Amino acid sequence: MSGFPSFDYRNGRLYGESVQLDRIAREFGTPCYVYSRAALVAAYREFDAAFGGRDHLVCYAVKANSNLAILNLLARLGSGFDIVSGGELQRVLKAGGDPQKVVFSGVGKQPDEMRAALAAGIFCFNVESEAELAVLDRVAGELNKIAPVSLRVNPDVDAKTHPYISTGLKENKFGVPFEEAEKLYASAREFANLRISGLDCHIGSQLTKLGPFVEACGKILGLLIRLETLGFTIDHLDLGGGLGIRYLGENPPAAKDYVTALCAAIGPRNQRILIEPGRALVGNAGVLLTRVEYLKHTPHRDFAIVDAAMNDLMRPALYDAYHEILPVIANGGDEKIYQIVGPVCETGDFLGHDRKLALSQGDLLAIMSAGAYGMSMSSNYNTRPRAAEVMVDGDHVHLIRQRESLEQLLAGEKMLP
Ligand SMILES: Cc1ncc(COP(=O)(O)O)c(C=O)c1O
Ligand SMILES: N[C@@H](CCCC[NH3+])C(=O)O
Repeated sequence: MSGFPSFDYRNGRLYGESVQLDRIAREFGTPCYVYSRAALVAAYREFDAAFGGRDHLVCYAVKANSNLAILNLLARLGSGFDIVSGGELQRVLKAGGDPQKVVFSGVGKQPDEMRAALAAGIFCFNVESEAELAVLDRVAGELNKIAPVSLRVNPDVDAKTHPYISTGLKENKFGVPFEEAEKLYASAREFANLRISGLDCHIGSQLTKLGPFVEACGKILGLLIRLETLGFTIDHLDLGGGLGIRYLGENPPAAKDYVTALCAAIGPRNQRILIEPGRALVGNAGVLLTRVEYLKHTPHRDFAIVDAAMNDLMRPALYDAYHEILPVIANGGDEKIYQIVGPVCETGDFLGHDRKLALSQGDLLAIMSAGAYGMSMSSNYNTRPRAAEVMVDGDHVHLIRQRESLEQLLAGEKMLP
């Protein structure tokens, strides 16, 4: 298991921080995302240090949590960034990220997004199809630039994760087919405005075993050797992200063991190694605070209706994902098996099923391991304003995103004249 626990259950505080979550809920209201600076820094350092003297770049996968304060914190630690849109590029630049440490992934990059990335001077485009090579070449030519490219190959490795977040199987939309990689590198070489720079793969998310990573690295290494034999110069290997965290009973490898295993599988090569962790950097650095609005007892079930919902944290509804739910302030209700549900009008709007808790109205709960793919996947469904986000830093609590107002939410919509 990773060396950075998410939460000190006994004291109602976040990892390494001294501010009570109860105080945060009173000051900023609920629902509210709370992150720990200490946990974020510890997680980044664990990945970074694990490389020892080996040339490497940790490119945080922005999609996991794109709050500017988090990006800025990571940029200050020296992190690079894995982006998947022009919007994420803007965020990284605004947060002070170094464009020379940015890789751009994604199957559907648009010409405008390519232009912005070329203008910023990013490190590499992780190209995912032959058609994308042609568009990138054209856009780069128009700007009189040479685009650095890696091909993201799909190694057809079973990541043994939820099917919605497996990306390295041949039936997935991601990457170019492994057996076509050499042919596509040869096509890439023919484009005047592209420069082959690296080789990339990413097999999926929330992987809790090393086996699939090592298998993918073996395939990538074999391909690298064949490409070098064919005369291609590959400066870096991007091995993607995907290291899982503990939500329930999982026992994922520590960042250090994961990095050590990747490096061992690649062996002593000259290429710089890139990784793109998202969840493992921020997942256990954040919780979602929510208050019990109502308890509702029916002959069949006991419901705790809380003020957070699937629009705030959609992982349970989307993947049937488990997040631990712990009382922060409990006022001593009877213990029951509760369905923890939100106010949204969907039966799928649940945050946890069958949780044994002693609850009463007004209790404060923390939904654990919510730092990754929580706020970044939130929506305004049911016209619910997005939650606030705060970062705890020792004795201080910084509001890093205000709770959205209804005015902000409705701005931009227009009625017909
Ligand atoms: C290309 C790419 N890189 C990195 C990541 C980050 O994954 P994770 O948050 O599982 O580390 C993802 C998401 O799966 C991704 O699609
Ligand atoms: N959104 C997913 C992870 C997707 C990874 C992105 N490729 C989750 O919450 O688990």
